[in-house]
Amino acid sequence: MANTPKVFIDGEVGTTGLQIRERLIGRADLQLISIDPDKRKDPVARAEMLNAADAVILCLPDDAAKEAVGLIENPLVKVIDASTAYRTNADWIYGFPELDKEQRKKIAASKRISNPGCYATGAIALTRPLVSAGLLSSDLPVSFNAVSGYTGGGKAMIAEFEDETSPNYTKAAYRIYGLSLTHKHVPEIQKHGGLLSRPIFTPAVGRYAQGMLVELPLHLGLLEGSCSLGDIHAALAAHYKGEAFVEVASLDEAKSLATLDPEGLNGTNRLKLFVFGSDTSGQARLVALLDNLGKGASGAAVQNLNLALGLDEKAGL
Ligand SMILES: NC(=O)C1=CN([C@@H]2O[C@H](COP(=O)(O)OP(=O)(O)OC[C@H]3O[C@@H](n4cnc5c(N)ncnc54)[C@H](OP(=O)(O)O)[C@@H]3O)[C@@H](O)[C@H]2O)C=CC1
Ligand SMILES: CC(=O)N[C@@H](CCC(=O)OP(=O)(O)O)C(=O)O
Repeated sequence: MANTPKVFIDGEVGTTGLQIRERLIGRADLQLISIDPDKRKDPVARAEMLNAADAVILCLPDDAAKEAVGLIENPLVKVIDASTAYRTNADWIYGFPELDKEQRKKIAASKRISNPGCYATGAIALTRPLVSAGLLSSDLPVSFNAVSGYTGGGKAMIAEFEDETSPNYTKAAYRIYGLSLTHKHVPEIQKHGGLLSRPIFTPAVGRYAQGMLVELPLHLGLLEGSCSLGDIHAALAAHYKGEAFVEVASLDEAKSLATLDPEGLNGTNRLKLFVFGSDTSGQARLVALLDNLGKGASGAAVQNLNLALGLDEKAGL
């Protein structure tokens, strides 16, 4: 234990931080170091922890994440940031190991890793392989629709849905948002999805805690060549072949389903992709299913931590 790497979670008692802690606690290949709870927002105490660790995971709002990065003076510290702050910053490596053949190696070699947004994980997972395979032209305008459980909005949104004394308490069963089409995940979806044209993103949140669906509807006639559902499926299946956490449902499985439950992968670091639709109608409905707090946040952060520290990528997951 004495020589195992030290890991500090800044924001350990937040929604994402707590779930990361659960995945790390009890592991023999690393040691968690924690801040005195009374000093968890004290920059001096945080700086001490941030510089004493081999790796830190930032589970903070964007401003506090930037502040934390500024407090790090030890050049050896590896940072995994769960916030939006650095996801399109060229000096940071995007923490989606399954992005392409090189990404896993880049994460393992990097000291600055930005953990993807939950919706972005699903959207990029569907898009990038199709752009790389030449089926989806990078300048084709596309739209993503999505629904998330309310834990996606952290402690504040959990209170909105669960705490009747909260000033923003809501009884809404389902609500759409991001109405100005400026959701914070759009830039990372565009950049890492390989898209030249800014995508439209239409998110929604439902009255359930956790789990999400991200959809990419496509007109087959707008894709390159005479593209079929089988071609789309083959490109996705080839891209993710051998991946432990990303699975592409067979066309037969997709055909057998009449509905899809956003809570289907809760508690896991898995991401499952589906190709629905019909060649006859010339329309496809691609869907990514994931846990917003699993592969969409805490699971992905642990996967990136494992890679960055040279540990078993699947440990704790
Ligand atoms: N929830 C999700 O599904 C996902 C979240 N993320 C990202 O992860 C990050 C954390 O989100 P989430 O866990 O949901 O948010 P929460 O609001 O649940 O947790 C954030 C935590 O950070 C603490 N905090 C705020 N400011 C400071 C500070 N200056 N110093 C130390 N601690 C501070 C908060 O303290 P206090 O308890 O006092 O409020 C809180 O405990 C965000 O950037 C979010 O965008 C990424 C992907 C998915
Ligand atoms: C339901 C809900 O509100 N979800 C959050 C996104 C959660 C996520 O991925 O987080 P970050 O990009 O903040 O890291 C939102 O739309 O702002």
